[in-house]
Amino acid sequence: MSLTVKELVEVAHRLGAYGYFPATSGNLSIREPGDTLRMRVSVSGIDKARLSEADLLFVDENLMPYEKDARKPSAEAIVHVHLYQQSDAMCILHVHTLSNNLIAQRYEARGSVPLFGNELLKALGHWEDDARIEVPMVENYSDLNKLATAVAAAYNPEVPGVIVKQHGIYVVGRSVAETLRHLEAFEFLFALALKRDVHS
Ligand SMILES: CSCCC(=O)C(=O)COP(=O)(O)O
Ligand SMILES: [Zn+2]
Repeated sequence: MSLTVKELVEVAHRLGAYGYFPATSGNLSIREPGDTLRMRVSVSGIDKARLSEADLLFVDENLMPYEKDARKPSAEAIVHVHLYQQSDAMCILHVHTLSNNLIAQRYEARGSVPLFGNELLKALGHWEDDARIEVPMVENYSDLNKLATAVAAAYNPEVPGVIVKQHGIYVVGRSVAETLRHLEAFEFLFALALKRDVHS
């Protein structure tokens, strides 16, 4: 097993232990190095908390398998393709959590989620004093091509994630470890903002 694939499998187990993959939701991928867009993406419909290396299918940008497998790649693999085309990401993690759903609801009218006033903004690449970012949000289109286009269009290179309302978040990074750091920071900051709102 390559180091990166092993890392991705370990991350899946860690996120599963956090309860971030309820009811078989969520998906994960890594991009293969090189100019051609090829990725390893999770099989659709399985419990990602129990992901194994064999559950990471080899697909190209047209979602065609380049290693034979009868199983289907994630229904949302097209979102991964569009995000890879729009960014310098090498890994994408998608999770449905209580915090990312509640914060999306809280800021639905605003159309983005403001994050500010906490040290963990540094884990998202924002080291400036008084750092403040807006996490973009898109509608939860059932047409997955439309969803993929909307997520890629909303992506801001300064903010490594895009929220899908009533659904979850896509998080990107240039390595598995960086993507995990981004995801953990987002989820911490969402939980903090929700509690801060309740008590303010
Ligand atoms: C049962 S969750 C609904 C589909 C979804 O949003 C998701 O993240 C999982 O889809 P996949 O095809 O990757 O299993
Ligand atoms: Zn999903």
